[in-house]
Amino acid sequence: MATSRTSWADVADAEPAPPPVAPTPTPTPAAAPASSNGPSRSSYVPPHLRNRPSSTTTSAAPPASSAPGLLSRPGNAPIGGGSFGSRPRGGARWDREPDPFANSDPAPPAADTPFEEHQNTGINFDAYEDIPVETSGREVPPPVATFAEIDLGAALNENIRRCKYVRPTPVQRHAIPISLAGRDLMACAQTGSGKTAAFCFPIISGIMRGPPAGRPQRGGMGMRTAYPSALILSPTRELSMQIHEEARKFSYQTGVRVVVAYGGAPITQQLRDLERGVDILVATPGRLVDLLERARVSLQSIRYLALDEADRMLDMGFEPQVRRIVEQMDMPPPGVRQTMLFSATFPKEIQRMASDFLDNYIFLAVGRVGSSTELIVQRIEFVQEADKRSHLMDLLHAQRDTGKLLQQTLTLVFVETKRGADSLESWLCMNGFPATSIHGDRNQQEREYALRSFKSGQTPILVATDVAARGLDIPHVAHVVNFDLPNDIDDYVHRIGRTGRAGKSGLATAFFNDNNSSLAKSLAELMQESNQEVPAWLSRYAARPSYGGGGRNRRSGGGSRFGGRDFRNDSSSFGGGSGGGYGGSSSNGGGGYGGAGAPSAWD
Ligand SMILES: Nc1ncnc2c1ncn2[C@@H]1O[C@H](COP(=O)(O)OP(=O)(O)OP(=O)(O)O)[C@@H](O)[C@H]1O
Repeated sequence: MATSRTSWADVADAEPAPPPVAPTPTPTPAAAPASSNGPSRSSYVPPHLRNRPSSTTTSAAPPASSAPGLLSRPGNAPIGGGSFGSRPRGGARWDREPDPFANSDPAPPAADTPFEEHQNTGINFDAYEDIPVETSGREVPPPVATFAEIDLGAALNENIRRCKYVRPTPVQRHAIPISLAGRDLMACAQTGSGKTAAFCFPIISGIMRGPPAGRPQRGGMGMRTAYPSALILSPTRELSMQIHEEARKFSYQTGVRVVVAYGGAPITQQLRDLERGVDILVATPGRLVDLLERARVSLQSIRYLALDEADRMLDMGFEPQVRRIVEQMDMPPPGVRQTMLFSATFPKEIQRMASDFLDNYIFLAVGRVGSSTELIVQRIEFVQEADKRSHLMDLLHAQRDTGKLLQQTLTLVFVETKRGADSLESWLCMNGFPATSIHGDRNQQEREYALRSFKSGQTPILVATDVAARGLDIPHVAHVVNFDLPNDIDDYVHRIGRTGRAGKSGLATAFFNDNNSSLAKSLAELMQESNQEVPAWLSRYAARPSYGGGGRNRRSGGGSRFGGRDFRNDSSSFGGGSGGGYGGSSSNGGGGYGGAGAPSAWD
């Protein structure tokens, strides 16, 4: 794969004299542009005006994609069109844009410098180089090898450099050109492989070059309605917050404004943020429905819809809410808006459902659908229920003895129930291991505090239900312990994916006993696929005919292990009706997500 120009930074250095930019060390808020005649706090300036310099140099800038009309299909511009990438920076920017480099969070020092936090030097990204990639669909745009091959725009390129992203990860190489070409996409790539940027970059770039978003308008009772151009939905509050933080970094000084709305937090601040204008709205479904019902958000200007953790968003827990948002409100239909679905797992049954939201889409699989990365060493230990605590204690003592339970090496312990999380947290603390917990019965403040305390290393052990299983990108998680295994192999894949991210290695230990026997077969298969050593006793469990086919085991009923990734290529998928794509239709029987009442945890 190596070429003479593998690094974005190399190429960037060779680019013809870019306009001067703020030095990489973050400008202080005071140094950020603050032209005295800039927009006032409440006046919304759409991106195309915010970025426009006072001179006429970019008057020809909007390329082919900028067809008139809000609902024109976005992103038909050729890759590397040139005009946009050289758009001069400066001019009327979003003057009051908070600086994502600066510390606005009273969190511990580790969280202070968002761009420094992840040293994404790309050192270990070679680990992803050999992953097989499969695409299907009509006229798939070719992948790129470097960021320089894609015309994302100068300001976004600058932010990519600030993030220290040297070159695109495999999913980014394929997904970004597909999305920039205006195509709908269903993308499946391993945990920690950079999917967030893969959907954020094309959205930000498209908004920068596209028609302006609607200005918030006064509706009934003098209230303003916001008209975002892009909607990113995710299943948990914490994940929405994280996507918002990432998107803010990527869109810094692009003129694109990102707002987040999630449940459990006061709505008033979120309403104020929306009133100031929004291009990209990141939201959890529950809070978004609330905003739509209050007519504080309209989806009629949506040009981009992204579902992160798309399979989770379309399983039984969320599907009705998501369908309501996407199909029953005022969002433009497929074919008019552009839709991107991303996850590390994509059961065929969910793919089939998801296809309702898509038009002429491309299916992209980086690695086997639902596989876990080889960067994670997986260990399965046979531990009876009654022995789990003492076994965990042994593990933690061993880690402590080898210096691996320090501030910078965090351990995430997954349990099945909220009560179980509370009780294990107390027990660990009583036994001298600083721990905290996150689950759906804790209020939002407590959840955020727990996460901050864990991230900072103040409490290097976090006990969690599945509310923390998906998407969270916490640096330095060295060990994931499945104290209680989930019922669903896909949940296992997401949980262990909290370690071994961005090319770094990680360790995942699971406690297995007879209660988990229905998972044996898929667990053994998954481990084999990711070149892990499968204990002989687990293989014996997996071989028992009564184990492995039941429960919520998506793999076992799903046909060939290596084929049929895109359900459209699976002849049986067009017969309709069976619904048996993965051994039982229920993907959310309740237990896997922290028990009954899960919506409070998820929305
Ligand atoms: N091109 C890149 N170069 C270096 N680091 C990158 C690049 N793209 C993303 N990253 C980093 O990789 C980490 C994982 O990215 P991200 O959270 O988007 O993964 P993901 O695929 O969405 O994972 P999950 O499936 O768990 O949600 C992040 O810390 C991100 O900053």
